[in-house]
Amino acid sequence: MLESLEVSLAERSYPIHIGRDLGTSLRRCVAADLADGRKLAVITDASVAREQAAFVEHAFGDLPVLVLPSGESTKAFHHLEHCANFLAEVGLDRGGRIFALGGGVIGDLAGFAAASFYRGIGFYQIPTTLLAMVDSSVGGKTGINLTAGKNLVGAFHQPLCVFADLDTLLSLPKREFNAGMAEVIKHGLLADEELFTLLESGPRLEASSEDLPAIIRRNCGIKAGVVSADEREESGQGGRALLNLGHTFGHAIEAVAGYGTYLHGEAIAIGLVLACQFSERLGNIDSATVDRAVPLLQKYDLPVRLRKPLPLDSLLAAVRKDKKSRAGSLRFVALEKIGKAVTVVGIEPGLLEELFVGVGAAQ
Ligand SMILES: NC(=O)c1ccc[n+]([C@@H]2O[C@H](COP(=O)([O-])OP(=O)(O)OC[C@H]3O[C@@H](n4cnc5c(N)ncnc54)[C@H](O)[C@@H]3O)[C@@H](O)[C@H]2O)c1
Ligand SMILES: O=C(O)C(=O)C[C@@H](O)[C@H](O)[C@H](O)COP(=O)(O)O
Ligand SMILES: [Zn+2]
Repeated sequence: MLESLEVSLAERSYPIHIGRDLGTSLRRCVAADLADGRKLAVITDASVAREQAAFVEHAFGDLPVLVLPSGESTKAFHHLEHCANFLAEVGLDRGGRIFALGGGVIGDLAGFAAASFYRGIGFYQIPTTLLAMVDSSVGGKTGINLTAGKNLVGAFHQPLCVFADLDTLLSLPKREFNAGMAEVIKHGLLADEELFTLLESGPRLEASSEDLPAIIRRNCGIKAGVVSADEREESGQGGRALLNLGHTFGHAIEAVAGYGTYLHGEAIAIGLVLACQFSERLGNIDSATVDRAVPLLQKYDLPVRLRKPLPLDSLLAAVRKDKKSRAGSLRFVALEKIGKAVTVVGIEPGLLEELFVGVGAAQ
């Protein structure tokens, strides 16, 4: 084990273990649960089951495994039903526990299955993408998408523990690794100027980079701190909503383009550009700051404008479904400077349209 840190949430506190060869630790965790008489099951996807077959065998032995299709379209009602039927068939009861093994899609879906099966059972997050290690496995947001918008149905349900095994990243496609870097850059922008500067000046990170464990740890620390202070995004100002920097725009792009067209991190990259431009229009940051964010995203081959035009009306309709809205007013996350974000209520008429058209939306 390289390192452990804690998400502090009173009786729901849990550790995040970051290391290599965590299969052995997981095996111990499985053995302890089985010795307690618990029924256990693994939920994963086809690419993870194929690429990490040896890890699955080593960590989970004979446990029942549900293998779902890979990709964003799996975060849907029919797959939630699929998970619930599987859990019932393999005989999990209220003491049962799920191992969510995969990226954010599996973490969010299996986490929601855990939140709802028998009105709530325990689950472990075993993130196997960079994005899941630095973001989705921590904090307890679980859920699925609707055609109308991302993550519109779900629950807050914290995992019992997170096991992030860096070795699993070695089989992750580069495009997926880079998508995870969008959330890393987001964390730098909203909470950690030094991280942002390190990313700018350092070599391009990859799965085997020596610096990667420290970067993952730093990101988990940022997320754990925000979540510990505002678990359910209830703070009127700031709080957990700040982790949504770029997401009001990015989620709209994902839904309108069709889930999976843009990877989540890719849509968020465009969303971050829009959030920076929005912040500039508010007078919070200057154009030189926007001009630092764009090349950092491009360093990881992330898109900074739409690949093909999307209809503006549909993007605006999707933005109106954003869960941060209150009393009919949209709430955005903006930058005050690199390393500090704030929430802003409302938007000047016409500005949203102008910003979307600026990244290639079709009027
Ligand atoms: N709950 C949260 O707080 C939170 C935070 C950020 C993102 N999310 C959600 O996470 C999702 C995106 O997660 P993601 O980017 O991890 O996508 P993902 O789960 O779809 O995984 C990306 C792809 O990589 C494959 N893969 C995963 N691990 C692999 C490995 N080790 N080797 C080879 N292939 C592997 C998967 O099969 C998939 O095809 C989105 O739905 C997003 O909304 C949730
Ligand atoms: O954990 C959070 O809070 C986040 O906002 C992290 C985001 O990166 C993530 O994409 C999350 O799923 C967005 O949640 P939502 O509440 O906007 O659906
Ligand atoms: Zn995100």
